[in-house]
Amino acid sequence: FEPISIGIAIGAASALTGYLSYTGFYCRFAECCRPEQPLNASALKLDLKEKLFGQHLAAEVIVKALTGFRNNKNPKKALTLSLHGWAGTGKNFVSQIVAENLHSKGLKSNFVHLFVSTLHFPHEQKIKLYQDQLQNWIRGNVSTCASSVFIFDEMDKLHPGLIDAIKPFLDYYEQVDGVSYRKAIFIFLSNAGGDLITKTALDFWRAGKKREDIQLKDLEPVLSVGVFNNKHSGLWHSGLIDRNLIDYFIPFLPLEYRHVKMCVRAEMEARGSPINEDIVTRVAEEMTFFPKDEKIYSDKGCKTVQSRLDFH
Ligand SMILES: Nc1ncnc2c1ncn2[C@@H]1O[C@H](COP(=O)(O)OP(=O)(O)OP(=O)(O)O)[C@@H](O)[C@H]1O
Repeated sequence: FEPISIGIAIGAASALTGYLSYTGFYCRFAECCRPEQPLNASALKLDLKEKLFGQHLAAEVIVKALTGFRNNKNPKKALTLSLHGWAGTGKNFVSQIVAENLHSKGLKSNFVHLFVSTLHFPHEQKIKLYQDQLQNWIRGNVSTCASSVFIFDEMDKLHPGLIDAIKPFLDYYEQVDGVSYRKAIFIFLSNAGGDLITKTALDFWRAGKKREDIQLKDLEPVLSVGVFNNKHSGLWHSGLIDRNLIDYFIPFLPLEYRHVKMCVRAEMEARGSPINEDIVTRVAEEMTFFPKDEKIYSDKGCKTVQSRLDFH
């Protein structure tokens, strides 16, 4: 062996070890983007099972979609999920759980971005400007972290056409202007389609069938057509649907009395208070339920549970 080459080899090896341990050390204190890190599917599954009530379809599709996507080293396009359902059924809640499972700081992560239509895009006459800003923001952030997550809340209040600005980023291109968007995740949240979902859930209930028997195929096709034809869905006549760029339409079922009670218990637990069944019942009974005759579904889902609990 030649001493110089051995020296070089040792030098290179220690530089590499140093670099790796430095990155490991660095990432323990500062947030790192790790697009190659596979998703811990069982952790996500457990989180949804323990925390999310009454949404068997959403839980199942989300776990499948995210594990499939994150375990694929070469996805052909960004993952796009469109979450639909009545108010307070858990769409924001699920996005938060998903964000935490992808980037440990969750919604506070530098790699997770939340857009709220009425806050970030309030003026209809400024659509062009918003489209430019949105494209720049997404381009910049995906260049920094390929596995960035973008959540669009209140899609139903988004001006028609605005979202089509991000179409090139969701398409099957390998790169757009030197940036690959294939590892990014886009999540749309919307109340649009809530009426269609409720109708299906009610049909099942009236036919004496179990809620858990509702399958994705009972809802997904109706949902995509309904949303496409709904002028107030944010996806009205959208190229995203037209070009099949939305991977999953995920229905959130309206919540029943028993689910509201589960939310109250979860909130008590989160506050560290002992579970008091009298209070659980009282809070649940204060909520309003529809349809008028049967009174099955909470019209605000679990949304006002936290504030109502303060009164007891
Ligand atoms: N299915 C659920 N399981 C457990 N908790 C829930 C569920 N739905 C709602 N919650 C609770 O209610 C709160 C409000 O729900 P969330 O904000 O997720 O509703 P949303 O569907 O996004 O409503 P909106 O369409 O009005 O934005 C959540 O933070 C969570 O604590």
